Amino acid sequence: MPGGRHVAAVTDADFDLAPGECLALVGESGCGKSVLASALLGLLPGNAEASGSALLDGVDLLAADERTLARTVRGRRVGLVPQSPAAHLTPVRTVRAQLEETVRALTTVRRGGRRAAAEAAVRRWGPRRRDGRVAAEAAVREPNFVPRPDRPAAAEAAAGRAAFPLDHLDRYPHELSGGLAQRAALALALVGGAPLLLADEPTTGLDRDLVDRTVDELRRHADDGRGLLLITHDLAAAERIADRVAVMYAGRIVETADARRFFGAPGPRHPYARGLLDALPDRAFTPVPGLPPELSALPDGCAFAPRCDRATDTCATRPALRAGVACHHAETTHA
Ligand SMILES: Nc1ncnc2c1ncn2[C@@H]1O[C@H](COP(=O)(O)OP(=O)(O)OP(=O)(O)O)[C@@H](O)[C@H]1O
Ligand code: NI
Repeated sequence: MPGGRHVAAVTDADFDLAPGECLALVGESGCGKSVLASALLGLLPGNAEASGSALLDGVDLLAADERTLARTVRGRRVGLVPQSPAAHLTPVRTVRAQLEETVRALTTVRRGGRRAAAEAAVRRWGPRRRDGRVAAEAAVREPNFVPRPDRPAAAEAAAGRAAFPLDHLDRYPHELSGGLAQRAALALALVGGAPLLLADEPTTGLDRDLVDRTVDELRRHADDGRGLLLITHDLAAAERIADRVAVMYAGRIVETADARRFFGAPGPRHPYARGLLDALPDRAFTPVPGLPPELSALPDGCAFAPRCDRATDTCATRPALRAGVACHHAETTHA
């Protein structure tokens, strides 16, 4: 930043995500969730510094050069539902044009690749693949398989999965509501069938039933054997589909937990995570008092201590993430 100031947007983020699994990343506004997602796609702003590694199928996303990211990672290995979809849609193209272009870009088949892709599709969906509807379905899920004339079908199938109304496909982004833009972005992210999907607030601005429908579709993406990192403020949505939860506070992951234990019994172990759940209207409806620290002036010790009713002198040293929790006074698991 100007004047040599540093913002520690994300620090020591350490987690893994298995195929078929959904990890929900939660935490209050500004804690670093979107920066973490951007880092995985090589989309950090030019002044950002990133270190460490992020391995996906043996490729280190943090070390990959721009060419590798553009040709093999974005959209192909990692799909993104961006946080502000309206800003990511191309304003001068209709949703249909953008979807079809994406299908085209992602389904350029290398020599000899089409046959292998078709065989893979048959293995997965059976020989009925020549049936139009099944082909469209296969096209969406198995990008290398899309036959040319079926690209429009693939675009429509992706729109359908994202609950985007087909009669709005010929609209321009400025003609869409926030919720429709959100669903258009989801359709674009699903179309490549990437093994890892990053969904950054994919349900903002949607009504409850659409939220459920959207996250269920995301869950299906994971159930097909892909990884899903769901960034969300919507803890009910996280509870509905996540296998595990990671709680971020002031740029750090302070707790990772099994979703069922986190939302049910015994509940979260970190005082901040307990506070997040207590703030829910259908729980205690009590907000966590105070505000998170400035990321440009983080304390040496536990960043949550100033807001924590359990804080003691030991909190002046920073707690390491051990056995899934970074707190000197965490709840024990066998409570
Ligand atoms: N280009 C940038 N320059 C300086 N600081 C930035 C930049 N981008 C993000 N930050 C800072 O990094 C921190 C993390 O931002 P990030 O967008 O990841 O938060 P978030 O958890 O996604 O929040 P929200 O839930 O509101 O989307 C914020 O304090 C933000 O101000
Ligand atoms: Ni964000």
